[in-house]
Amino acid sequence: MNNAFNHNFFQFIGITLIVIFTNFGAHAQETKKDDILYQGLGKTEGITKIVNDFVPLILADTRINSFFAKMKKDEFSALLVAQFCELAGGPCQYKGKDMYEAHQGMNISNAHFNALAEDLQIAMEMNQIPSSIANKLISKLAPMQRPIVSK
Ligand code: HEM
Repeated sequence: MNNAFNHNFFQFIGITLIVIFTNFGAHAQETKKDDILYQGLGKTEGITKIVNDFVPLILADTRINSFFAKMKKDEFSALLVAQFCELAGGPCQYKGKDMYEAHQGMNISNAHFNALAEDLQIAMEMNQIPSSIANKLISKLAPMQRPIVSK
């Protein structure tokens, strides 16, 4: 009786520990996996360089630059850095407007959206970001197309 109790008890503890450690493992892996994009972009420093190339590309792009006539370059750049850093799994917090609110009433089309995404891709190429990493950031931005595009 006592032996049976001990056996069951230790079996229970054993299984509980396996469950706990398996979860820890999965979680650690998840965190590491998410962080790969942040690392691949060169952390906050690398993301800042990309944004510093991206914004002038937007301003030179006649397909979309009219939207940005009144833009405050430094504030916009800082918001983009925080947003990309957070999306990439980095230790940042984006505190700007949500994407619907930020672009409401601007009449942005899919063509405009694709033009901006193309400029970001060029900025990443300029910073020697491997295409596998670049594509991951672009795919994180893809769900924003719906709240941003209104035309
Ligand atoms: C994935 C695509 C995009 C992302 C991640 C993005 C991100 C942002 C962010 C973070 C802001 C700042 C929000 C705030 O002020 O709190 C912003 C503002 C803005 N976005 Fe976008 N945007 C995208 C697409 C576009 C497109 C396609 C256009 C137009 C062609 C556009 C035009 C603007 C303009 C004009 C502002 C206001 C800038 C200012 O006055 O400071 N955005 N966007």
